[in-house]
Amino acid sequence: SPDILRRSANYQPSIWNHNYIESLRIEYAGETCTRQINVLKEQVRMMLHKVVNPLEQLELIEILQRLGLSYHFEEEIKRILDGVYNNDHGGDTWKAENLYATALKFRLLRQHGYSVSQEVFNSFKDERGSFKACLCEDTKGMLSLYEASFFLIEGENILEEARDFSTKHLEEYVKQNKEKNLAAIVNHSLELPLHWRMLRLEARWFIDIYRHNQDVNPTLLEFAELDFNIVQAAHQADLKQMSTWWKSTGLAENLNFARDRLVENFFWTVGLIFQPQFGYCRRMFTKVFVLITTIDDVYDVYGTLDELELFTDVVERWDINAIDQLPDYMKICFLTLHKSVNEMALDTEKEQRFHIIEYLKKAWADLCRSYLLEAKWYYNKYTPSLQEYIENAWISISAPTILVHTYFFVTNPITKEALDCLEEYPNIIRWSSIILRLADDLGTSTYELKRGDVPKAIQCYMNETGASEEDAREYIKYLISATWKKMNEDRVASSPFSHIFIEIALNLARMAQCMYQHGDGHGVGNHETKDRILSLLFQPIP
Ligand SMILES: CC1(C)[C@@H]2CC[C@@]1(C)[C@@H](OP(=O)([O-])OP(=O)([O-])[O-])C2
Ligand SMILES: [Mg+2]
Ligand SMILES: [Mg+2]
Ligand SMILES: [Mg+2]
Ligand SMILES: [Mg+2]
Ligand SMILES: [Mg+2]
Repeated sequence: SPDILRRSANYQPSIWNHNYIESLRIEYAGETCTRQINVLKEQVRMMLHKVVNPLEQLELIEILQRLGLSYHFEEEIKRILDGVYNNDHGGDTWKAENLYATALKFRLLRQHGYSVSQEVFNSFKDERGSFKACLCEDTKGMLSLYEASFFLIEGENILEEARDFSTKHLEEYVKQNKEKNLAAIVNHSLELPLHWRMLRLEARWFIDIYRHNQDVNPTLLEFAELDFNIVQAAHQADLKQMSTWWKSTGLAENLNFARDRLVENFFWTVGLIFQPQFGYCRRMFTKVFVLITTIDDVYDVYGTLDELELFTDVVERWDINAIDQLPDYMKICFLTLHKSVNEMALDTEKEQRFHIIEYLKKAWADLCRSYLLEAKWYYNKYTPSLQEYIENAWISISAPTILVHTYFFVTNPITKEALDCLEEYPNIIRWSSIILRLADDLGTSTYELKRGDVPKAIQCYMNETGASEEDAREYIKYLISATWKKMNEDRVASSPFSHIFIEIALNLARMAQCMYQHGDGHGVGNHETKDRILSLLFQPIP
């Protein structure tokens, strides 16, 4: 109805052309590539079998991880780390090593779920209990300590000190800028620690660093470059399919107030799971992400409160016979959602004879209810306390919806135990959601508030405490850091969920910090996101 004044986010059209995507020639696929990569893979497997010195073993694992190759060698890596862990049970060899080696070992063991105490760093403290000042000359050791410190859990004050101590001295080092290359590597880590980084982006960046390494191993470099291109080719195949699907839905033109961000949404899915064999998962994720993006804009930008009440009711009922009351734009939106989600349920039905629609529609109903509450707060000009805001906003950021779908995309057999846990959203989902929400608010709230949206974490904190925006942003960053400690604890705790499910929950938090590292990388689409997408999805390594 024309008389309603509707907000507009003035989102620009997609910068990616569907025909360009459809015409993409996928080079790195087929027989020749497979043969080449298998030769290289076996050569590296031999390297893993032959290396005996514990530090060299750890350094090889570290290089493979940073080059994005470790997913080929999970067993070999586990065998080596079992050995390192069991040999050290006496704990005496920790003392002999330098800071670099101790921190590397600590980090890799913790990363892979072994329990190692923060006390191993006590041998680097002086009689007053502070880290020895002389350590700050050892930049490699400082960097290793810095990266290790991000595996801390709540209450580990030695690791807290380690993070502060190493950060201070590494920032000093960058300022002095003595050695260009190392300064660039240190600065990269200071921007975002390894533990928080989007895996594929990190691999692409490190391959270029490694190429200029003085003791580069040519086999590893060749393997890393070829494997990166083969993985990229698998992603391109997924992207082509989803671009064709997205065009067929007609949502972009029929709801042209909403973000048309198929490629950016696909980029999110690559951040969640990159391994080539998870193409189905990426393709289904893409549908979930574009539907969330569109429906989020229905609630945040375009819908009147009456319309939003109606839409929420229809999603809760999940009944296509209930849509007559909806305005046309909502009919198209709901029918697309209904069709897509029912098809996902049908896939699981066929594959596992398991009926999951109840779980999927509950995830969407929870999401829409949380959207509706925000819309009511907006229309009633209500600013909640930060706590009250987050209690709803960890749902409205859509992470629980994404992770409930994830469980069904990557799990066979589905278990009752996991389903019961899933219904009340386990901690791992909560921490990932809070990180995504807070990172999103840091990145998107400036634009959202300009066009009109519910007060976000920063504004709620400012309103509650009278803090400045700058201090509020610092506090939100502190909350992200604090939530990572909980994530670090729950990611290794026993759970009814598979390793890959936990990894995806972790990657969702990482992807959030990557996407919003330079402001709103998703909606507004800054050049960093464009450059990252070009290098990850469109440009093979020459
Ligand atoms: C993928 C997403 C994380 C999800 C859909 C698009 C997003 C980038 C974000 O969009 P945004 O409008 O910033 O969410 P919110 O602030 O309205 O909850 C919510
Ligand atoms: Mg549009
Ligand atoms: Mg929004
Ligand atoms: Mg929203
Ligand atoms: Mg936002
Ligand atoms: Mg080359």
